[in-house]
Amino acid sequence: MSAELSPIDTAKSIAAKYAVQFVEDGMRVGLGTGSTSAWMVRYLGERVQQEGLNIVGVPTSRRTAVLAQEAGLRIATLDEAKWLDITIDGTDEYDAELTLIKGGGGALLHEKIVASASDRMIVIADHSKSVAHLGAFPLPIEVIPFGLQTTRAMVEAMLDGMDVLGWEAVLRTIDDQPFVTDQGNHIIDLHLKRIGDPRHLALALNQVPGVVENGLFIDICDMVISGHGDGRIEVTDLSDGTLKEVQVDVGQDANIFADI
Ligand SMILES: O=C[C@H](O)[C@H](O)[C@H](O)COP(=O)(O)O
Repeated sequence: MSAELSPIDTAKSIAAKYAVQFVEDGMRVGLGTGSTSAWMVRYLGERVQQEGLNIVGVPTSRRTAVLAQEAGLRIATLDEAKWLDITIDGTDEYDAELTLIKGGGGALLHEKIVASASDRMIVIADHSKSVAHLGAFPLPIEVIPFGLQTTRAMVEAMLDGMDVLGWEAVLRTIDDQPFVTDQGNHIIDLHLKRIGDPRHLALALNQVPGVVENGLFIDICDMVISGHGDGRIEVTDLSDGTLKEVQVDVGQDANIFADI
């Protein structure tokens, strides 16, 4: 049974559909996590089945591993694949320099390792993720369970001296229990409102003992493919050192997966 997609799902799905065109036969592909990446995994599975593409996918989370197997993709660990040709992943925010905030789904650590081990990272998003200044979306940091509250207090104290508008650090919970990442750690969401200097902040956060990684992706993303609910796509490409934007109308035929 096929259903009409909402504008936001149309935006996500057309960005994902456009992105999988960049995957070529023989590639090792990093598979992102989240609702937009889920579309990408499905479209990649469709290409594998229809075109007989020989690719291997490296999932960034257990959730994505399950989706990839359901889509008929061959998967491997990062250590088995060693280095990747391309990673396609979603984002929570991106700015004009293609700096990202990621980790809304708690997968930021594996996502950052996988994207950093890739020749190219393509981000797929609906256009609402585009921001002039990062920070409206709470910045996730992954912290180890030991000394959790002490780590949180140290992070808040450090944020007090940073170029941000707020510095509340909130432990992420699910069903009143701390959220647990695939790595067995927890997530603290930093409500900063506006991040003035992402590079400085990212370095400072990773120096706090107990912090494993932060959700700022700096100089990692090469291209953002951003979908609109009316079927338009904008591509911002940094791979040749310049920003360029193109408009591609791929229509709204993405609802072939609406019944999945
Ligand atoms: O941890 C989750 C990831 O960073 C996601 O890629 C991010 O939260 C975007 O997710 P969605 O595509 O569902 O908006």
